[in-house]
Amino acid sequence: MNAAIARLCHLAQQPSRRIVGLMSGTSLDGLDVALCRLTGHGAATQLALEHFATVPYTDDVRRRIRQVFAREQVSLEYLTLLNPWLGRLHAGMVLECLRAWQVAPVDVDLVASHGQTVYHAPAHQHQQADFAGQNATLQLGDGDHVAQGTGIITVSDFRQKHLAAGGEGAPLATYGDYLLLSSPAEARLLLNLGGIANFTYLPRTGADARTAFSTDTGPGNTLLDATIRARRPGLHYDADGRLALAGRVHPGLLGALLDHPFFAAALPKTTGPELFGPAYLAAAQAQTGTAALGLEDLLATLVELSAAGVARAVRQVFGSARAPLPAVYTSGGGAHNPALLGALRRHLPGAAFASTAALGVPPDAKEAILFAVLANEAVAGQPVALGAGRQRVPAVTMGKISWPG
Ligand SMILES: Nc1ncnc2c1ncn2[C@@H]1O[C@H](COP(=O)(O)OP(=O)(O)OP(=O)(O)O)[C@@H](O)[C@H]1O
Ligand SMILES: CC(=O)N[C@H]1[C@@H]2OC[C@@H](O2)[C@@H](O)[C@@H]1O[C@H](C)C(=O)O
Repeated sequence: MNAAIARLCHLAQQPSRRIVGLMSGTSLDGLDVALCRLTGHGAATQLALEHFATVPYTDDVRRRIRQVFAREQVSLEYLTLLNPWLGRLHAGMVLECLRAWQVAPVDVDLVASHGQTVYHAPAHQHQQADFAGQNATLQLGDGDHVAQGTGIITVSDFRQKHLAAGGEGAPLATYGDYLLLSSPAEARLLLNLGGIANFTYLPRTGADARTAFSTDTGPGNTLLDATIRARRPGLHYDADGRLALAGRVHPGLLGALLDHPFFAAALPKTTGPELFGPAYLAAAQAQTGTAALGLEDLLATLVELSAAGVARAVRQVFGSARAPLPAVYTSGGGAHNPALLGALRRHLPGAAFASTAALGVPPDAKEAILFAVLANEAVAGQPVALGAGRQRVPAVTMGKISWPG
């Protein structure tokens, strides 16, 4: 038997596994690296987060990814070269973190590598008649290069199985959120405010727990960041929402932005900066004669858009503005933005907001942890049926396995 397969069988039978979860999201701020000890699997999974760091991307890394990121037309040669390059880059970043934490790579069982999403193409979003009705998504940073570069067995490319089984390839948070954060005491909304905003609805553990599902809600920070980058070269985001807080929402522009079929579409649904990018914003500004709107007012309007997108999706689940809401736990970079949190509180009055830190999961580490959980399930678990039979929440374990040597 191949020694790596024997090692995998051994790992699968252990009471716990030490897994490095990796996530690099649409904001391109860096690689999130979470060293997790995961005990058990399935509903019995217990997390101990040993270390977490975000290794920032340099301007050069960001520039290279942006050559292809969310672009309909790119150099195929460039894309081909970027794939192994990102795998090696991520491997180097893992080794850098392990060195800083004084952890030997041989003492890590698995790397769970999400890779870098460069294009997300759910059927509702792409315009390719040849592939009408087909969902697709592409992550770069091939797992063989991560495994070879770190010397650690690597589980990667999680989204393709989800697609193959009828999903949109996202959100995958459903599975890890359900396994780690369901509670018998309360229903929960886990709201992640990344480049794209999404939430997982977790009913109380019990009879209806399997109705848990996740959905994207629209832009989180992506349009805010793109606007800052365009208008204030050198800045990556509106730190602490200072500029947005100094502006006033433009109702006409907000209305035009919200007048997109994505916001009324049935849940669950996914999206990305391919849709919510500069062209979408420019079209709404042209339509409403707001191309010259000041930066502060534009940012205030975009913050309102993100919050309204979240609120509309929440209302699709819970009904009218007066219906009681479950406790809301926030994560992702947008959870550090007081302008966005303030807008969300206004849009969801009566909801109790807290950070996922209150549940023992640091908000910036959550997504990297979730991929460690998915790798743990790929090796030691079984498919879990969630979503109450929703077509886009397939019951599958996910990830492809690469071994060094
Ligand atoms: N102090 C802060 N003030 C305002 N915004 C902030 C702050 N800190 C982080 N952010 C926002 O959070 C973003 C990074 O968020 P995060 O790392 O969650 O995104 P991501 O994981 O790349 O996105 P996705 O979840 O869509 O893949 C930044 O680009 C910025 O917009
Ligand atoms: C295709 C893709 O990479 N989607 C990301 C992105 O970032 C947030 C949102 O859009 C979500 O759908 C997803 O990531 C999380 C981790 C998920 O799959 O649950």
